[in-house]
Amino acid sequence: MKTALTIAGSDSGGGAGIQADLKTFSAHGVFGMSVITAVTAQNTKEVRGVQNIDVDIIRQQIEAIYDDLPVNAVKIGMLSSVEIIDTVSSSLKERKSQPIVLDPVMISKSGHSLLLPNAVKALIEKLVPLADIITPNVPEAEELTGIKIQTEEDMVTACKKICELGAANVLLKGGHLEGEPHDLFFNGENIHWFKGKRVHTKNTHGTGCTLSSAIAANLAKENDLYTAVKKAKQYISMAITHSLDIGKGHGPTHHFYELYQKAGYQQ
Ligand SMILES: Nc1ncnc2c1ncn2[C@@H]1O[C@H](COP(=O)(O)OP(=O)(O)OP(=O)(O)O)[C@@H](O)[C@H]1O
Ligand SMILES: Cc1ncc(CO)c(N)n1
Repeated sequence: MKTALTIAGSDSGGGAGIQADLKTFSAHGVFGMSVITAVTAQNTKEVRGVQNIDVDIIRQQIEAIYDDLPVNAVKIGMLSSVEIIDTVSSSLKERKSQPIVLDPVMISKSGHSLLLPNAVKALIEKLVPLADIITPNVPEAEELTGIKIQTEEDMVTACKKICELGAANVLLKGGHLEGEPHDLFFNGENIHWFKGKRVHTKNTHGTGCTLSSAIAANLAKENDLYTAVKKAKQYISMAITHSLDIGKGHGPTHHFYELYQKAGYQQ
């Protein structure tokens, strides 16, 4: 069985973060492992509190996994401070052989900051060069590049700038723009639009986490990057189509394996 590791924050509400990642791995038939970087007190409406995990125990979690278990792909999510970014970057650098998907989590759907403002520079310098692909949403790409993104042309300009920052590949998610949710993939040379159809729902908590962990799961299963992204886009479209109307805020995406099999999702 293939394996994937998520290095991310815990969402007590179960819709985003580590919880969404592990559910996504399972739905893909991939064995999931986790390094928890922060615990959030969170539900579908709000983030009430954040406790960062001590960097020593973050390093120990990474070492405990790599000293014993195979890791076929890594997904990185919420890393909120410069110290945590440094720790994850240096630990992974010693071990890197498998593909890394970097979701540069900055703000929750409910509007809570999940990355300290002074940590953006560390993220660019220490994590972007390690990653095989980075998956910002529109506000995150604006923060990384300083470019205001309002149109698909702006998305192309921002993607090119993110590659200039050292990213090998970029998937810029268009979900935050008006109209259909088209995502832009740029490999440093060519652009490709992964087109979506907007599902009119408020239940989109954890969509970014789900998409990036679906890419990691598909990479773990030895798909090439383009195919992994294509399948992940198919997966997130389905996970949003069947998202759950639970909680009073943004409900979570849906991850049940049987549902995807019925819908014909090709793993
Ligand atoms: N309403 C929608 N219908 C269909 N696809 C959507 C919708 N909203 C977002 N998407 C798609 O879902 C994926 C995740 O994009 P999104 O921009 O929502 O991520 P995000 O903002 O990082 O999510 P979060 O921070 O809540 O985890 C992208 O492929 C995007 O195009
Ligand atoms: C722990 C965590 N990671 C990521 C997100 C992004 O939505 C979130 N809301 N919570």
